[in-house]
Amino acid sequence: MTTPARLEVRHLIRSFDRLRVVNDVSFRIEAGEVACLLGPSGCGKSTILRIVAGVDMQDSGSIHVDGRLVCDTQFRIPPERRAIGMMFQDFALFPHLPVSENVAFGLPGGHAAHRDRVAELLDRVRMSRHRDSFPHELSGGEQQRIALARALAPRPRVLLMDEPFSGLDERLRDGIRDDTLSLLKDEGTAVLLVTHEPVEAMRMADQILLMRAGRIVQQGAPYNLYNAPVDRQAAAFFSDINVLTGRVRGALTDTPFGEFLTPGLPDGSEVEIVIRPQHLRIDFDRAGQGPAPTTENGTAALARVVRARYLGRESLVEFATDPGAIGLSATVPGVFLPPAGTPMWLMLRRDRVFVFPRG
Ligand SMILES: Nc1ncnc2c1ncn2[C@@H]1O[C@H](COP(=O)(O)OP(=O)(O)OP(=O)(O)O)[C@@H](O)[C@H]1O
Repeated sequence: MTTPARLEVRHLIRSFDRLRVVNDVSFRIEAGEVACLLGPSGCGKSTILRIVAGVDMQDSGSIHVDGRLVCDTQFRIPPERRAIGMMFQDFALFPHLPVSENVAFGLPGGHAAHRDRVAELLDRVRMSRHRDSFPHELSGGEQQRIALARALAPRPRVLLMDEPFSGLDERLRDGIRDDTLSLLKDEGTAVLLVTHEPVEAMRMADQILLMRAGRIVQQGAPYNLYNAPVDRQAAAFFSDINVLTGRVRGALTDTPFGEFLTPGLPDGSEVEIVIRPQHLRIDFDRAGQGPAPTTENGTAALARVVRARYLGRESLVEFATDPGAIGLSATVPGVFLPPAGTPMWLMLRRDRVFVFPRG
C-alpha cells in the first residue's frame, strides 16, 4: 500500500450554471512539497482552492488529508477543523490588531498562550522589531511576511496560497518568494499555491499542475513541463515559441530545416514543429554557404533579419526565412543587433524540438 499523501484531491467536479469550471481534477501533494496550480484567468484554480479550504462545495469528488476523508458529497469537516491554512492575495490582516496578535490569531488562547511560537515565527520572517506595529504601519512586503507567519502559526498540515505575491512590487518579489519558500520548506507543510505566472510556478514549485478550462492538462516537475510539454499550448505557456507546420509523408515531415521524424502519425496529417527562441541557432559565418548539416542541429535554412531588439539580458532577433517568409524568433545572450535585411543561416536544436499533431 502506498503512504497517504498529505493532501489528496480525487475526481473533483464543480459546475456553475451548468458550466463545469472544475472538470475531474485529481492530484496529490506530499508533506514539504509545494505544488502550483498554474493556468490562465478563469480556468478554475481559485475554485479548487476554495473547495479544499471548505468555503465552497464540490458537486462530486473527495478531499483527503493524510489519508483521512475531509470532505465528499456526504461528509464534511468544517473549514476551521481541517488543519488547512489559507493565505490570501490581499493578506487580510486585522487592522485593529498589532502584528503579534495578528500572528497569534488562529492559535487557541491567543498570544498569551503562544508567545514562543509567535516570537519564533516573527524572528523567522525578520519582523521581530515590528511586533507591536499595526498593519497600516507596514510596507506591502512586510504585511506579506506577517500574513505568512499568521498562516503558519497553527502548524497547518496544508497551506493554501492564492496569488500570494501579486500585490507586491516587482523588484521585491524574487527575494520574498525565496524567503517564503525557505520558510515553507523548514515548516514541512504541504503547499497548494495558485498563480497565473509561469515564472512564479517555475521558481516556487516542486510540482506544477497546469490547468486549462477546468482540467489539469499536465502535471510534473517544472523541468518536465518546460522540456516535455504535452501540446503546443502547454509549450506556449512558458515562453514565446516558433511554430513550423508541415505534412507527414512516410513518417517524415519536410521543413526548411530538413526532414523531421514524425512516427505514428498518418500520411497527409498536419504537424506542428515547435521550438523555443533560445533553441534556434544562428550561424555567424554570414558570408559562407551555410554550415553543413549535423545530427544535432539538422539542416540550416537561410533567413533575413526583420528586426532586432535589446531586452537587457539578451537580444531578440526576428527573422523571415528566405524563401518562404516563415517568421522565426531567436534570443541571443547579450547585445546582438544585426541590421534589418542581414542574411543569416539558422539551425534548430533537434533535441529541443517538440512535434505535435496540428490541434
Ligand atoms: N460563485 C460563482 N458563481 C458563478 N461562477 C463562478 C463562481 N465562482 C467562479 N465562477 C466562474 O468559474 C470560472 C473559474 O473561476 P476561478 O476563480 O476558479 O478561476 P481562476 O482560474 O482562479 O481565475 P483567476 O486567475 O482570474 O482568479 C470563472 O469563469 C468564474 O467566472
